[in-house]
Amino acid sequence: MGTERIGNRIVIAGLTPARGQPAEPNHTRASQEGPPKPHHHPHHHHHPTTPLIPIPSFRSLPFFLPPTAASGRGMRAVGVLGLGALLAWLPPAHTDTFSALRSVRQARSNEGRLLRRLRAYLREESARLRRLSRFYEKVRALHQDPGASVDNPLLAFSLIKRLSSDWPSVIYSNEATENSHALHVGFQELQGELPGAEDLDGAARALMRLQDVYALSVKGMANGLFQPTSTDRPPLYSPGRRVSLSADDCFHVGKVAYETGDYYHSIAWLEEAVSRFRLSYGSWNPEEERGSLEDALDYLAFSYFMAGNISRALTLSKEFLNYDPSNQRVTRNVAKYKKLLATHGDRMGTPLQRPNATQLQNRDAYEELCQGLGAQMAPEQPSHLGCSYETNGSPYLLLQPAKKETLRLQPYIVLYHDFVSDAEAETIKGLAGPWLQRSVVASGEKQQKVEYRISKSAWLKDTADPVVRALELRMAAITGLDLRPPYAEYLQVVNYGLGGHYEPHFDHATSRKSPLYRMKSGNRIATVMIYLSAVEAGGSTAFIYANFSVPVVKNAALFWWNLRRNGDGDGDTLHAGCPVLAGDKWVANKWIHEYGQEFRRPCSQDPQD
Ligand SMILES: O=C(O)CCC(=O)C(=O)O
Ligand SMILES: [Fe+2]
Repeated sequence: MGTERIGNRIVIAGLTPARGQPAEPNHTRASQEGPPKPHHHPHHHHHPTTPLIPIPSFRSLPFFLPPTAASGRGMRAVGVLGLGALLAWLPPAHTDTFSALRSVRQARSNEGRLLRRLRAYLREESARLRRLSRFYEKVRALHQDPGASVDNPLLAFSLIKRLSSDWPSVIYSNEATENSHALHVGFQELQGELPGAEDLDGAARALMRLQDVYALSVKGMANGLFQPTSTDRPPLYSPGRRVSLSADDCFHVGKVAYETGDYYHSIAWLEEAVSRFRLSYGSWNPEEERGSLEDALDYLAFSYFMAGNISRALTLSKEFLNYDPSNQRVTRNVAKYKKLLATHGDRMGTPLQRPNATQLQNRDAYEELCQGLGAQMAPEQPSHLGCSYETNGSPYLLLQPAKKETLRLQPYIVLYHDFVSDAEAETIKGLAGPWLQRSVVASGEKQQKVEYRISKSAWLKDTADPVVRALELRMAAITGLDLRPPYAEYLQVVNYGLGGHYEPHFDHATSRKSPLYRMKSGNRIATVMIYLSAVEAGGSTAFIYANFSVPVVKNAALFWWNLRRNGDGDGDTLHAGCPVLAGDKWVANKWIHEYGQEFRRPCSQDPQD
């Protein structure tokens, strides 16, 4: 997708701005008129819910052991491996801002730098204007003073000097250009690190994801509230300071949906944009200027047309014409809509279905678990579940036994409270921070970015820092398993982004072809996942088939077996990281492999085990 900046307006190549040369509403090439056409996925015009690419019924497992696994020793390899390796070892550039809150924080501090540059510019420009004003006042005073006659040779001299020398230097001063040049240069220095168009799209999709998974009302969100649509439920999150979205913010979210043919979301957000633009119409507001009421009406009318609601498309197009009566295209659309209504009537009978962009199965169950509607950690606690202190026969745990809470027996899932200290969690986050890169998943032989996993991650070797080593020993002690390479993967540290999530997936490979087997130590027998942070709302770990969710418990470690004793994958472990509604969620994953555990977790032929 090519993008181009024209003035301060971003133009996306291929998308015709609403009042440019739009597409026609009846899918025929007969006319040049019609509202703007989504430039991607032309299939959506006909089959908005038909997937373009077949997606497996479960999510791929997180990919492991990338060539750039971060380690304190990493830099040493540079001399041997050359420039390619040097580049590979450099911390990644700041792309995919929306996919990790750490990057969002960096974006905020970059905006702080921009603010300081703008302040310097304003200071210089104000000083320049003050000097100009002084010159103006001085000359004006001379012109208004009846006593200041050019009969006086001194005044005559200064007049001649002013006109031949002072005025030209005032008029031809480069100062303004220099000041704005400095501002441009300051911006360009930062530009590589600033979020781009993909980030804006990712951020818009994040808001729609939160809207969907937490069943939030769009009007509420635009008003700064996180209110479920069923108003009998309390808000899921109450921010310390309530900020609302502008009409243009809502317009942008709506346009992102519109461009992918997602009229379910475009209608909700453009409706909000239109009602906000209507309120502010006429009152001058530089920010609202960019997406005008007309633009929003245009997009909204066409979204309704695409959704089969012709009468609403007609009403909105007529409203558009109140503001821009000479618009030929919309005039023709109105005629077409009238004709369609007269011949076919309105198709609005079928309510618009929410699209399932990632082809997520069990979506309702998943979303209910994320909303905390399902069971949260063992509801009617059976007596065999509960809390205990564990030493596991390990000298490591004798002095400080693990605080184990058994959450489920089948599948076996336990939570170790206070598994790490605050200081250890900070160290791990600090070590991984500079190495974070957009998380990928294994897809056949390749690894790829996917919409169903939004986070950044980095891999830490135990040699990176004594704290990593200490955690590995502690994990080995509580699990009783062998974590020495290659029996376990490096520690994967994950930071979720705006609406960051990981939709239901298995950690173990479900195909023998999985790249996971490249380690030659079998499948992932177990997972230890440490919560390195708290969150303000959302972000629970949901076990879909086991029908319960674990809220983020800072410093706790969650353990479960992915494989049955006979080596088969345990289908009941299907799990997900729910979208983070508010906060900065960090986890660390340790994936333990089958080999090396033969005597620690004996296998079994019994299919029931
Ligand atoms: O973040 C979570 O709660 C789950 C993460 C997860 O399942 C994974 O990274 O494999
Ligand atoms: Fe997982």
